[in-house]
Amino acid sequence: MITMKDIVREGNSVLTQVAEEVELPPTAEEKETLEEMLQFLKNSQDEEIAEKYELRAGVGLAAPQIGISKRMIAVHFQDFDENEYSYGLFNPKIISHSVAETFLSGGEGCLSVDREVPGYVPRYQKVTIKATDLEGNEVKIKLRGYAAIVFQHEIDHLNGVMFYDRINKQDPFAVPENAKPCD
Ligand SMILES: O=CN(O)C[C@@H](CC1CCCC1)C(=O)N1NCCC[C@H]1C(=O)Nc1ccccn1
Ligand code: NI
Repeated sequence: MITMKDIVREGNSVLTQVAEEVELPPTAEEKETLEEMLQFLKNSQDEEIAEKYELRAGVGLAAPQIGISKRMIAVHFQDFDENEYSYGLFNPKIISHSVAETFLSGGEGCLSVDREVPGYVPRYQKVTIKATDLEGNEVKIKLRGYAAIVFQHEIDHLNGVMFYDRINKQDPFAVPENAKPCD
């Protein structure tokens, strides 16, 4: 079972490397790891389990965050319109995106970053993702708003990009001209 001690913290170079594509079909071990990542998110959002194992609630997790430099992500959350997203994905790729940007008005955090980093994190408002899911199916997922933000945060981890890399250095709360908050 994945717990917080398995989560790699900033300063570890695995978080700034570009992760390797997973050769398909995935090995049993890769499938097992991705299932464990998804289970961690579910556990972290279960009050009793989270308290018992001192888990920080998370809505997404990328394999580099558990020290595995492979292109695997898991997401488990409901967006503001109560759409549910629960995926384990291999080799996720943004195949198209809006010009318009969005951001979370409260900024972002990261389970691998044990500090607050204030500022808006501009991201595409809409993205279409192509990936292979845990059952081995190729999926194409259209996302907007909060869901788009979560998936982009995770895919950034696969490219060694941390959320604070995207915060405007001169003015962390500058709003890009074609951006509006998603919440
Ligand atoms: O790469 C993946 N990560 O670093 C885990 C992050 C991913 C999200 C950050 C912004 C978009 C995706 C994460 O989930 N968090 N960031 C730090 C602490 C809070 C936590 C969070 O937002 N929790 C949450 C939110 C709503 C409902 C339940 N829990
Ligand atoms: Ni993160």
